[in-house]
This record gives sequence, C-alpha cells and structure tokens, in this order.
Amino acid sequence: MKPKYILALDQGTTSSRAVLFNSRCEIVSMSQRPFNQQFPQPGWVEHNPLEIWSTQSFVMENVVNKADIEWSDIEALGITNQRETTVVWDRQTSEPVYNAIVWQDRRTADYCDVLRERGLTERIREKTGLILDAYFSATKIRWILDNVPGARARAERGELCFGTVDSWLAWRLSGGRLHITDVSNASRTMLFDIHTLDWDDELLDLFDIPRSMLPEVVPTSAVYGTTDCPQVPVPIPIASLAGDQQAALFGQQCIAPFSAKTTYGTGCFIMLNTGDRPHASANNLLATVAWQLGGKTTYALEGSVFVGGSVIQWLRDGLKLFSSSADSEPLAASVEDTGGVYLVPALTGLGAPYWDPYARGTIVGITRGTTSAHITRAALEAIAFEVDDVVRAMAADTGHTSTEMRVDGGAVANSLLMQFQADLTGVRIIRPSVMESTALGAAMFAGLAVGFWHSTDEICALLKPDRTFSPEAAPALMEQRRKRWHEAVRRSRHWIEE
Ligand SMILES: Nc1ncnc2c1ncn2[C@@H]1O[C@H](COP(=O)(O)OP(=O)(O)O)[C@@H](O)[C@H]1O
Ligand SMILES: O=P(O)(O)OC[C@H](O)CO
Repeated sequence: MKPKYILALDQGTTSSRAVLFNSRCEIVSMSQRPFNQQFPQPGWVEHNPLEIWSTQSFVMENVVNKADIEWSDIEALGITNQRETTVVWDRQTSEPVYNAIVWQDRRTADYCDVLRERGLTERIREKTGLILDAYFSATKIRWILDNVPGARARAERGELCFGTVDSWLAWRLSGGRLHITDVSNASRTMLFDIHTLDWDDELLDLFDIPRSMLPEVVPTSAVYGTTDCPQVPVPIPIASLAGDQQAALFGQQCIAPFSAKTTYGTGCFIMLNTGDRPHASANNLLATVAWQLGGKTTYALEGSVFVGGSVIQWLRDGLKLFSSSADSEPLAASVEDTGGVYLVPALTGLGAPYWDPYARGTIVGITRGTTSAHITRAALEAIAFEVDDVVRAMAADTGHTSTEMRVDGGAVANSLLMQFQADLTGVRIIRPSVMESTALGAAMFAGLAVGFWHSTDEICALLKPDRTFSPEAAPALMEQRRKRWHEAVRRSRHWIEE
C-alpha cells in the first residue's frame, strides 16, 4: 500500500511552517518562511494577513513538492497557529479590513485600564479564565471596529468576519466555506466562556462586538470540511485546529493531569494540563482550554511570557552582538557567569506572572568589565528566570510540584539555557527527538480525527526523548540568584508613564 501522510500547518509569530509526518510520526519534509513584522508605533505589532496566507500556502506547496508525493497521499491536514492575533475580513471579498493585530500589540492597554477601573477584572476572569490584558483578541477587535472607517457599520450589517489565525487559514483553505475556530483558540479571545464553551453575550456587549462576526466554535480534532483553493489540487480533509501552545502540549504528550511543557519561541509559554476542569489561578496565571477531543474537554493552566527567544533576536539584530541566534551559546559560554549583570527582557511589557504593560527592558549591574558575552549570558539566564517565575506560580496554585518539564521551540537548541533552566528550577528538562512539537500536536489531532492513528497511546509509543538535563547547581546559590533577579524585575516595572 502507498504510504500516507498528515500535513501540519504551523503559522507562528515570525514564520509560517509546514511539516509532513508519516505514520511513525517522523518528519518527512518541512518548509519554513519568515514574513514581515510591522511596528507602526511603539508598542504596536502588526502582520499583513495576506502575507500570512501567502507564506503559509507557499510552504504548504513546497513541503509536498520537496517530499515528492501526491497531494492525494495526504490523509488530512491540521492547522496550528499563533493565538490571539486578530484578523477582520470582508465576508464577500475575503479582503482584510486592517492588518492583523498581533498578540504582542499593546495599543489597547489603556482601554484595559479603564475596564479595570470599572471593576471588571474578576467578572472577566470568572468567565474566561483570563487576566484583563491587551494580549487577548477582544480589545483588538473593538479597536478595529472603532478605528477603521466604516468597519463598525459593516460589522453590524453582518458583512465582516473576525477570526484568529486558525479561522483565517481555514477560511482561505476552504474557499470561504468554513468560518470556524476551535475551543482552544476561542478561549484566548476574552469573549468565550470556558465553562459553557460558548461565546458570551455579556462580554460581547461589553466590548461592543456583533455576534455575527464570530466564527462557529468546533472541537480541536474533527473533520470540519475539505480544502477548496487553487493551491491544493485535490480536496483534503481539514481535521484539526489548535492554538500553537495547546498543540505543543499535546505534541509533547502532556496528556495526563499535571504534566507540563514550556515552549521557548518568540515568547515562552508554560502550560500545565489540569484535566477535565479549569483551575482558577490565585497567582496571575491563565485558565484556558487545552483541547476538545473525542467529546472530552481538557483544560490547562498557562503562564505566557511575552519576550523569550526574541530577546536573543534583539541582541542579534538590534545590538548586533552576533550574527545568528545559535552563536549566543558559545558567546555566553565564553564567560563563567554574567559578572553580576541581570537583564530583564520586558521589551513589550511583562506578561505572567507580573502583567505589567508599562514595564520596559532593563540591564543592571553593568561595570567597566562587562562584555557582550556577559550581556548575552544574562539574556539567556533571563529567559530561564522568567520561566522559573511561572513554574513557581503554578506550584503555588496547584499545590503540585513537578519533577520534570518537557521543552520545545527554537531556543531549546541552546543547551546552556536548558542546563541553567534545570539548575534554577530544580526539575529534569526533557527535550524531545521530534522538536517540532507544535506541528506534531496539530498532526496528532488531525490524524486521530481521520483514523490515521487510533489512540494517543499508539502515538506516544512512537515518540522518544532526545536529551534530558538534570539539576546540578546548589539550590541555595540558585535562590540567591533568584532574589537578585526579582530585584532587577522590580526596577523594570511601571517604567512607561500610564
Ligand atoms: N540556539 C539558540 N539560542 C537561543 N535562542 C535561539 C536559538 N535558536 C533560536 N533561538 C530563538 O528562538 C526563537 C525562534 O523560535 P521559534 O520556535 O521558531 O519561534 P516562533 O514559533 O515564536 O516564531 C527566536 O526568537 C530565536 O532568537
Ligand atoms: O508564534 P509563537 O510560537 O511565538 O506563539 C505565540 C502564542 O500563541 C501567543 O499566545
């Protein structure tokens, strides 16, 4: 019999990726294409939705051509995506009415302050599991309706569609037949009740968003329809939609309650499976939907750190300390320690567990002896400190201390960072052999929907770890370092005037 494949489309913040998996969960081919990041004003981040689609469709075609297979050999495709990023488009023409407002964009921070002053924080948290913050889609949609000429009237006439990037891609792939989003993406909009699993009318009223704009909410793993676009010559079942962090949690086989993963990409996203109910956080973490599979809903606790690997990008492109992100490791390893330097990468404010949109990046402890190597090492350590803050908040929330954490994302290639993370957090860090956990998760959801794989157990038996990092440092020393880090964080906070 001819081999069959599952195609995963992974639409990330900085690049679009397509990955083709065979039935042994091996990567058969892969293609990646970066696209433009637009920063029209300080704190604003936008993407062109047409470029998101053109790069995504380019890599999708490329991956099939590279593998030298027929499109009809693909049993199903799955979509996973940067979450919260907001696209609004015309239902008739499919033309976006504005650029995509990216999850990192802070333009609606002051509007969130107004809502906070009106005492809405708790009500929003109860329903959505989220912290009232500009990160989520609701205030971004409202901004588009209020600021793009004619948009509100068109939305009220039912002419506009809203979607996170999963919806936008499903719309384009299906030739405008599917206006859908899955529960994991819906749970990041701040318009979705994670208990009833439906859009919430009170929140829609609050943000003044017509319900007709919203996509239909579907399970994470199911056949929703087939492709119908010029780029795909045969109809292929579209069989999963999942937020990228939730897909990574699944791809990392964190299927049992209290299993956890961290993805070290542009940001760092720490997620803990909390089983079949949301866990309300007392420590500024998010309760969110992990996935809906086989009629069962699984929830997670999440800490979202806004600047992770992107601080290394900033050292590379902004300060020009090295020419490739991988060079950060030998440079940092060329010194024994940071020489007392702490770098707080609050370049777009601070996310979990601080949620301070007015914080800004800070480097403290610089002396005449400080070199680019010390600063680079401090930046790598900062990523680990940020993750450690969230892991500790999770332990405080759940009363459960994990002994291991699975990791993925571009920056896990950095072994110095991984070892420091193990030392600091005191847990075993497990790096998988299939590093594309996000794409793998999307493929697993899609493969399960079409019977390509029959159970998660069958898939887990196919996957092996690549390397484990065990804690080696003295806990007392790490505690001292943690104190200094918190002192540096304190200095970075509330820097921008409200
Ligand atoms: N060896 C490395 N050391 C540290 N950071 C790295 C390394 N390789 C890549 N990165 C960082 O990882 C990020 C890319 O990770 P990736 O998972 O591809 O991001 P995303 O999915 O958010 O677009 C970049 O910010 C890059 O600077
Ligand atoms: O594109 P990534 O991997 O940085 O992920 C972005 C997150 O989904 C934002 O919440």
